[in-house]
Amino acid sequence: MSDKVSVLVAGSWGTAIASVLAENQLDVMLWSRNQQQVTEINNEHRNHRFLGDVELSPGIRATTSMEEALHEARAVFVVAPSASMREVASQMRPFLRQETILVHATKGFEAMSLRRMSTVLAEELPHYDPSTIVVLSGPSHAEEVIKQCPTTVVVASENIEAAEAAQDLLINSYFRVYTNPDVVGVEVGGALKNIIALGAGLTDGLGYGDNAKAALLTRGLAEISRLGTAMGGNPLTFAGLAGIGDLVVTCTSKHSRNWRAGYTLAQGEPLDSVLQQMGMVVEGVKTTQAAYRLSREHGITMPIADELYAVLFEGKSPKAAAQDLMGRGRTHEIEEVAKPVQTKWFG
Ligand SMILES: NC(=O)C1=CN([C@@H]2O[C@H](COP(=O)(O)OP(=O)(O)OC[C@H]3O[C@@H](n4cnc5c(N)ncnc54)[C@H](OP(=O)(O)O)[C@@H]3O)[C@@H](O)[C@H]2O)C=CC1
Ligand SMILES: O=C(CO)COP(=O)(O)O
Repeated sequence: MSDKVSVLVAGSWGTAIASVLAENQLDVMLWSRNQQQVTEINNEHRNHRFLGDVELSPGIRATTSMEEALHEARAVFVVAPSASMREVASQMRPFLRQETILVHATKGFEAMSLRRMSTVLAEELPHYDPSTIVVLSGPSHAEEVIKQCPTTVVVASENIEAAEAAQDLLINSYFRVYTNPDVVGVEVGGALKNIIALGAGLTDGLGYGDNAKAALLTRGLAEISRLGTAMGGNPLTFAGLAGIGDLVVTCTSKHSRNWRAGYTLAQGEPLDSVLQQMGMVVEGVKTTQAAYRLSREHGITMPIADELYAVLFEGKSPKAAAQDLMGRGRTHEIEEVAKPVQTKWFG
């Protein structure tokens, strides 16, 4: 079998995944729509805009040709922002074969349709068996993975062999990969933690301290678990790498784009200008809109996500949002978290 693997889009996370694969002696092709970036990666072995001066493996070759990227690839890793997933998937359609392992590492929903990313891929790639799609998630900032800092992630697929095939390609001494059959839970956990990370940035920006941050993470996880379980995820997934693991790293790391966006918003900067300054995708903003609609569709209470929606899109002040969260009617901790829901995980 060919040792060629492809990574689609050369943003920060795509480039870091390409580096893990190159470290594993695979023949890596990185696809970008940007010719200048392709030239920089091939000639200087750098992706300066996204990863600064970090030197990339010369084993990574870049191309703007989707046909070249997918030709005889053993696996393809799609790492587009959620807003571009459908467009990138449609470009893959003529060239993707069923024998190729298909993995995505995107954390978000499609804004209008509220589809999860594996559903968008399945819709755009109707000739490909959707049960073999793999999702990669977990606490993994590109800036640390590229420096080979110890990192753990999870790969989820309904088809355990597909998940194990992705695990084999990625695992090494600094990148430990677990498998999980719960595609829904892993996708929903990875997407929703970005909302709470925006909230954590706001909390830190307002100087509210560690108690408030711990409260936000804990009650945020309750909201993620409630919606994720209602959408069909396994409640235990939210106690794992794609749940609490990713929530902790995104809410506490200086690398997090979502945390930084929240922190800057707390300084009074308007949302448009915050996003412009960031220069990288901040998935949590669109995911807040998605969660607002999904929570109503599924009849789930998500007070933190609702307050964040009001701050981002209705001009509410972060301080007023925090006051309203603290002033909510009294409630019971555990009942709210563990509302019994019938799922395939527990019957
Ligand atoms: N960064 C991280 O540490 C992690 C990110 N993720 C997730 O990975 C996904 C990607 O994020 P990240 O790598 O950070 O994003 P970045 O902002 O670093 O990069 C986005 C990349 O997507 C490209 N792109 C955008 N739209 C299109 C399109 N229509 N066609 C082709 N290329 C396109 C951009 O190209 P161009 O420059 O030409 O616009 C750019 O290369 C997100 O869902 C994020 O949540 C997950 C784990 C870690
Ligand atoms: O998902 C991530 C880390 O696991 C990256 O989060 P940010 O997009 O907030 O940087």
